[in-house]
Amino acid sequence: MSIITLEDVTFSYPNGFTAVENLSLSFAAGESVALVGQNGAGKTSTAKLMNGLLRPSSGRVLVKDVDTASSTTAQVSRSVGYVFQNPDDQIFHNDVYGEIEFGPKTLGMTGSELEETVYAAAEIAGIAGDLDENPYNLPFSTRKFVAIASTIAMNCDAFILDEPTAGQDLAGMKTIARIMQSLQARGKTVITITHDMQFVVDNFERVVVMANKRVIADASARDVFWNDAVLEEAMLTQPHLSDLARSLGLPGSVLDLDEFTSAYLDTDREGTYA
Ligand SMILES: Nc1ncnc2c1ncn2[C@@H]1O[C@H](COP(=O)(O)OP(=O)(O)OP(=O)(O)O)[C@@H](O)[C@H]1O
Repeated sequence: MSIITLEDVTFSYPNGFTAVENLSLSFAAGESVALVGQNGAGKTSTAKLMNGLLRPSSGRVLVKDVDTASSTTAQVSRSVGYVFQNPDDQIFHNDVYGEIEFGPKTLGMTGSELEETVYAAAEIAGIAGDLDENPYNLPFSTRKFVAIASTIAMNCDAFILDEPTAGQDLAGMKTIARIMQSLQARGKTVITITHDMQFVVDNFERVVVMANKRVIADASARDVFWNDAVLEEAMLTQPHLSDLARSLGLPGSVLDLDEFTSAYLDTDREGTYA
């Protein structure tokens, strides 16, 4: 079942600037998808179209088969949660608990159900120990997890994470990967915008590439990162191991360490590097 469908969507901002053109995409329940592309390609605009913050200038965006043009932003965002690129655009409470509680509370949740929802969301986002903190006393990277937790608490069908990897260290990256897996295991659709290509290779089967307002590829990580025309048009670089494998002339289309090692050893056995 498709949770979000974009049908030939074009969107122009009020100043007349067209940010996305003729987008057609579909995201199924339980899918985890990376959305990548150069700065200004139109990724954030696409995300905002998918959760009703923006409406298409032409074409249609369907969320669970309902046209967002005939729904309020509040209705759409109950199904599609969007975690802003900058958590400071999202956070407005002076304690983490209150921030996470706000969304489900506005949906009418109360009492122990509300409390359990807050704790569960904080647990998934790895910030259960920070519930009494003022978000602005926490580092930027942790504030991102506060924003993620407050969106998780809405129990949407789909979540869009806008550059969650920016500003994260290795531990933070692992937490994001774990959050995405946890959401997917609950049958949620997760769409993640990121500039970290190794993170993409390590975590996603499906990769949507945008360049110059359009989708130029919607394929597996291997097909994207070994397609020179796509990489060039989207100004993307190969992940480091793929790049190294290419420089060494290793066979196949290497993506990860296991593949690199086996390609290297195979080549070595043939005597190329002996
Ligand atoms: N409110 C706005 N009014 C006019 N133009 C805008 C507005 N917001 C974004 N844009 C323009 O739309 C284009 C697409 O922006 P968008 O943020 O969707 O790209 P992006 O792929 O998410 O980029 P980044 O990776 O830098 O976040 C950019 O050229 C941007 O300057």
